[in-house]
Amino acid sequence: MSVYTRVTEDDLRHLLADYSVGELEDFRGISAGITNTNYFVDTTTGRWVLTLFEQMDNGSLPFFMQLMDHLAGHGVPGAHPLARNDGGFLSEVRDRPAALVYRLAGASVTEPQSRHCGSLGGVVAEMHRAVRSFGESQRNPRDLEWIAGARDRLSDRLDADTATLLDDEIAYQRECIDTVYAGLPEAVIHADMFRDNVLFDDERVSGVIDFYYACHDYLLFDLAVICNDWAFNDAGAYMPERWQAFMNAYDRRRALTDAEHAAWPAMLRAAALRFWASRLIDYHFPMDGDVTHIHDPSPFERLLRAHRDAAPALDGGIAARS
Ligand SMILES: Nc1ncnc2c1ncn2[C@@H]1O[C@H](COP(=O)(O)OP(=O)(O)O)[C@@H](O)[C@H]1O
Ligand SMILES: N[C@@H](CCOP(=O)(O)O)C(=O)O
Repeated sequence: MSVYTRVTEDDLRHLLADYSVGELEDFRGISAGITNTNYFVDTTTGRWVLTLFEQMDNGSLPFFMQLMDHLAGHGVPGAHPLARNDGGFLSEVRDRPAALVYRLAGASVTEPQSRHCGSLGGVVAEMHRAVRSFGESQRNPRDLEWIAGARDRLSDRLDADTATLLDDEIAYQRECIDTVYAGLPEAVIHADMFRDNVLFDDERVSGVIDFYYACHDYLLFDLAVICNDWAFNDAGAYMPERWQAFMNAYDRRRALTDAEHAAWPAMLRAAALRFWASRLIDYHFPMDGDVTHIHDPSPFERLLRAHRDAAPALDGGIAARS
């Protein structure tokens, strides 16, 4: 999207009275994004992003706020929430929970170069280290059980070939949990670090945004999400130099285990499956909104099929199918 909920000047003046950010100067809806309503808000003291949470389990919101605050406190560049005058991070706008976060400089890149990927690798490794001291946790809201439920919801929308692929991959991923994924390092991960969720200023990461799928899962899953989006184009062509640059920077700060290397082809498939399933749901069951932006599911179907034939190795080469 996406602006699902229209916010007025009056709404904002009322909201800003609870923060020490001066007076409202300007605001506008942000068309990018899928899940939440976002507005850029400028005040006399700074620039902010207002997010209205549209479809979230509200019980998770304090977790996201604490995570963003924790990472910012550990020097990981990212969106972090602004505290209200009463010390809390959450407000309410138009009956939705809402948060003001610092607006980061820079812009996302659609065609990342090796230098962008290297900078990102360093930041993701720092993030994976900083979460070791983060005490909160929540399960992945888009885990395999969610995917299996999505597949059931989609039953009468899918052709037989597509349904078979989904069923087969779900079954394979179930088997992996107690086999290839056993013992992989886990912690709180971002879980949605696509190119549009990372801003760059002069080829260096200025900040990571959109922590609203953050959850406890395999660190390797974060890397697989990144590899699928950053190192493959929509036609499915692999750009190994991007991934090598990422891994060179990442591995220097957190060396990957043998088990992670072995699990990599399966994890790339898991990440492709997760976003294929959620995009299919968004495509077949779109939410209402003023400006909506739906992602095409088909690149992830292609990627999943390609990974099932031959997935790239964690260090950037091409390995035979596992
Ligand atoms: N803290 C921020 N600083 C700068 N821009 C931001 C910030 N947060 C969000 N944005 C902008 O808003 C867009 C949508 O935000 P995002 O969090 O991805 O929404 P959604 O949760 O709906 O996907 C981003 O692509 C970016 O352009
Ligand atoms: N990155 C996902 C979309 C996740 O939703 P969003 O609200 O974070 O944009 C994808 O590309 O499918």
